[in-house]
Amino acid sequence: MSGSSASLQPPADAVKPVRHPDAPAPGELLGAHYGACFGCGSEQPHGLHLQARAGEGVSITAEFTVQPAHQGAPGLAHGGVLATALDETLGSLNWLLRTIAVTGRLETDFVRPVPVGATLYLEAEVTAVAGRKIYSTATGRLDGPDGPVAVRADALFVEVKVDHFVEHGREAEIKAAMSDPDQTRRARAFEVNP
Ligand SMILES: CCCCCCCCCC(=O)SCCNC(=O)CCNC(=O)[C@H](O)C(C)(C)COP(=O)(O)OP(=O)(O)OC[C@H]1O[C@@H](n2cnc3c(N)ncnc32)[C@H](O)[C@@H]1OP(=O)(O)O
Repeated sequence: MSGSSASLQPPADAVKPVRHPDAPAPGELLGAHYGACFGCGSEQPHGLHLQARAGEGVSITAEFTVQPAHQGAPGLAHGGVLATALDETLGSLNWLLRTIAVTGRLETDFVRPVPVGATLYLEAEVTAVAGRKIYSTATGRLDGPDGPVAVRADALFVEVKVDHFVEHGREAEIKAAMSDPDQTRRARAFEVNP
């Protein structure tokens, strides 16, 4: 069964997403937006270490290999971890728009069990934008980019200002991220679409 809820259907005045002129070229690895991110950061020993690449238009591909630390049932990935992989891939799309946005809603279909050791091949695209609302969709496949669908998701991201993180985040982590020597990571966290 699938079909997302009404709040994930773009309104009539929604427009097509526009890839930012400075978006990374198709095929380029995005790298982590934050070293301590559970989805993509290299500093999280049990994180997903998800690797995302820019695609054509406003699309992303990503890979995530399920580790023993990601189990729910014996030998199988935890559903929340799979949702994280989808969320992280969808969140990466915003870098192609050069918009800072956070997940407002994420609806996930779990179609097939995903074993430990399996690599999930994810693809995601922005389908529409309406004001601050960014509509997107993602799938995760097994056995290769054209393999059977194991998970899929529809999402609504909401554009926020950098103040969102300053107001709600912890000061120490905010300061560390703001002084990250990696200019691209700093920009991904704190630059808005001009
Ligand atoms: C910097 C790089 C970051 C990359 C991160 C990648 C990691 C993956 C992404 C994440 O996991 S982000 C972390 C998880 N998400 C959050 O912590 C967000 C927590 N929620 C909030 O902070 C606020 O609820 C939110 C910013 C999403 C919205 O609050 P606002 O006060 O800014 O907006 P508002 O409530 O006025 O809603 C704006 C529009 O979005 C709609 N909306 C908001 N939340 C919604 C929702 N949950 N479902 C449906 N629609 C929603 C809302 O109806 C409205 O539509 P209209 O403009 O048509 O009236």
